[in-house]
Amino acid sequence: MTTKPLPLTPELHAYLVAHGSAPDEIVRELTEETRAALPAEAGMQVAPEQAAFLTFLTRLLGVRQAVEVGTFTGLSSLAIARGLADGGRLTCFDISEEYTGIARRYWTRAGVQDRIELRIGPAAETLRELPRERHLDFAFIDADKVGYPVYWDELVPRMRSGAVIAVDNTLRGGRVLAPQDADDRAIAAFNDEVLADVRVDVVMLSIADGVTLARVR
Ligand SMILES: C[S@@+](CC[C@H](N)C(=O)[O-])C[C@H]1O[C@@H](n2cnc3c(N)ncnc32)[C@H](O)[C@@H]1O
Repeated sequence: MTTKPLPLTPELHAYLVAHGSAPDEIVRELTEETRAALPAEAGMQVAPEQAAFLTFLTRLLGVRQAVEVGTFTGLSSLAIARGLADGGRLTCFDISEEYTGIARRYWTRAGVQDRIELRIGPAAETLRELPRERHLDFAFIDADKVGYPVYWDELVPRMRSGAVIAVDNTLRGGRVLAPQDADDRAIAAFNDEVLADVRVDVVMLSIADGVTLARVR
């Protein structure tokens, strides 16, 4: 049994990325446009290999009802929408018309716009408008970090048994070990809360900036 962690050097990361399915032209152009139009914010976008993982996971789970909290220019939502089962739907939550204006264009280009509904507003409020029954198969949380506990509390009771919640940035560049700002502290506390939540089984993956997968019991 190997218990020694593998250091992910830049070379090994490049190898890993090169040996997964390559991003298509739409993903490449969305990434390039985001970097050009929003250089200061582009780092918020999920990594291309993470997008591929989201499509893989969504397809594997046969997701029909999905939610995303934190859409930005649309890479993760595009990835989730591409993995949905026939007739599947994704509801996206964000506060920015500007960022999601770019997302809408790429959804249309990829032909997934009919599967996606976008709701603009603070997600702590807009998530409450979702039906209160257990109807969701998949959720992806990637908005403001201090809001994660609220989004978690709104989503868990709405997930079907066996559904999965994926949460982004749960390693915070390694700073969960020694938090340096309010966002780091919020994620460190959130990770502890998730671990103690008896409604879910949890694994943390070291993809990109850390992705937690929680399977709802
Ligand atoms: C890290 S980015 C999301 C990146 C996206 N998942 C992607 O792959 O491109 C965070 C997003 O959360 C949104 N956001 C921030 N605070 C929010 C809030 N209170 N409610 C809803 N969305 C919020 C921001 O507008 C931003 O688009």
